[in-house]
Amino acid sequence: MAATLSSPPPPQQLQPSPFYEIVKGPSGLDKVVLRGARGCSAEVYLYGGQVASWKNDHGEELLFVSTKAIFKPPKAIRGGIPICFPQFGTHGNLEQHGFARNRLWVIDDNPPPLPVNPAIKAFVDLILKPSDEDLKIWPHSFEFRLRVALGPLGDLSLTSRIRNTNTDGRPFSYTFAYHTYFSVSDISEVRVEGLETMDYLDNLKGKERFTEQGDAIVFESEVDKVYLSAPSKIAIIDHEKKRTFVLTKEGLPDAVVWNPWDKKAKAMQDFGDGEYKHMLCVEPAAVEKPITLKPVRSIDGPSWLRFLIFCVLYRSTSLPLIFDAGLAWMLLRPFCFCHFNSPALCSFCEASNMFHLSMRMIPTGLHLLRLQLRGVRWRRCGWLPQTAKAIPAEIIFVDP
Ligand SMILES: O=P(O)(O)OC[C@H]1O[C@@H](O)[C@H](O)[C@@H](O)[C@@H]1O
Repeated sequence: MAATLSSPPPPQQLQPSPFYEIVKGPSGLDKVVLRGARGCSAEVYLYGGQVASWKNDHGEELLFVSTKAIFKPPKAIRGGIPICFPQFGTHGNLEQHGFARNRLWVIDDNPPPLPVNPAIKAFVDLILKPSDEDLKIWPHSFEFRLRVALGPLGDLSLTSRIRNTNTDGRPFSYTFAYHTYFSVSDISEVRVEGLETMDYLDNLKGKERFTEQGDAIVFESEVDKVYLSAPSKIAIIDHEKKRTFVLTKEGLPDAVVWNPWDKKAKAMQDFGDGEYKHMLCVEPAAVEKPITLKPVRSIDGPSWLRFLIFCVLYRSTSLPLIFDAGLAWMLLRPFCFCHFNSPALCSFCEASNMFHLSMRMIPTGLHLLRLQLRGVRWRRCGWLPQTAKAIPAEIIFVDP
C-alpha cells in the first residue's frame, strides 16, 4: 500500500479561542465564526473546510449560498467556497470535484508556521487527512492544511498547504480549485475583468480550447470555462451593487468561470430555479496541468553525514567548487525544505504546494474613475457612467 492507513479523525474536543467562536449551523454541523475589525465576519464549516459566509462591515453578505443548500453529507454545501481536491470537475476518476468538500476537517491547533501579516488577528487553521475509505479510492496519504483569515480591512484570505505523506516515496498528482461563489445583484449587471484575450477550455463544448475576445466578460447564457494561465488579479464588477470584488491568487495558474443559467439551475436539487441570477463562480484553480507533489522528507542525521563525507572526499579531488554545488544539488534534491511557506515552485519537491487566495470588496462609484491594480491595468472603463468618464481628475487605487 502506498500510503499510511489512518482512521477517520476522532470527534474533536473543540476549544474556545480568542480569535473565533464555534457554533452549530444547520443539521448540527460545527462552524467557526471569525470576527474581524469593524464588524466584518466569516464562517467556516468543518464539513468540507468550507467558507460559507463573508460579511463586510455593513453586515452585507458577499458570498452566495443557495437557499436550497443541503447541509448534510454526502452532499457538498451549495455555495460559499467549496475546496475541490484532489480533483477538479471530471478531470480524473474520482467523484466530481474530489472528496475534500464533503469530508469532516478538524481544527489544527499546532500548524507549521506561516508568514502572516501581524495585523491579521482573526484566523483559523483546519486540517484534512485521508481516512481508510479515502485511501481506497485515492491511495495517497496527504495532509491538507487550510488557513482562513479575515484581514484588518475585511478582506478574506484562504491559504492551502498540501503535503505528500506517502511513506513509500511515491509522488501524487492532483487538480484543485477554490470554487468561490460570489453574491451578485443580477448576473446581467456583472462583468469580469482580467480574463480578456485569455485562452480557455469550454466545458460546454467538450473541453475544446478557444481564445476569449478583447472585451471584459459579460453574461447572457450558461458559462462553464477554464481560463488557462489567468492573471493573478481578477475583478468582478457589480454595477448595480456598486461594488468590485478583487480576487488575488497565488500558486494557481487557472481560473474557472461558471454560471449554470436557467435550465441547469432547474435540474439542480440544491439550487433555486432563479438563483443563477444572483451568483457567479470565479474559481482560482489548477486544472489544465495537474500538480505533482513528491513526498516531503526531512534530512535525517545519516543523510547529512553521508552528504558531508561525500563532500569531503569530493573536495579532496580538488575539483572546482562549482562541481561541489552541483553535487550538493543532486544529493539534496530528494529532500524538500520548502515547509510549504511559498507559493513559488519549490526547487526540491518541484511543486507549488501552497495556494493562496485573497478577496477584497471595494465600493465602486463615481469617485473611482480608474482602477489600477498591480499586474492588471484597466484600460477599459466602459463600466463607468459617461459623466464620470468626463471628469478630468483621476483617482487611482493601487493595491498595496
Ligand atoms: O454541482 P457541482 O458538482 O458542485 O459542480 C458545479 C459546477 O462547478 C464548476 O466548477 C464546474 O466547472 C461545472 O462544470 C460544474 O457544473
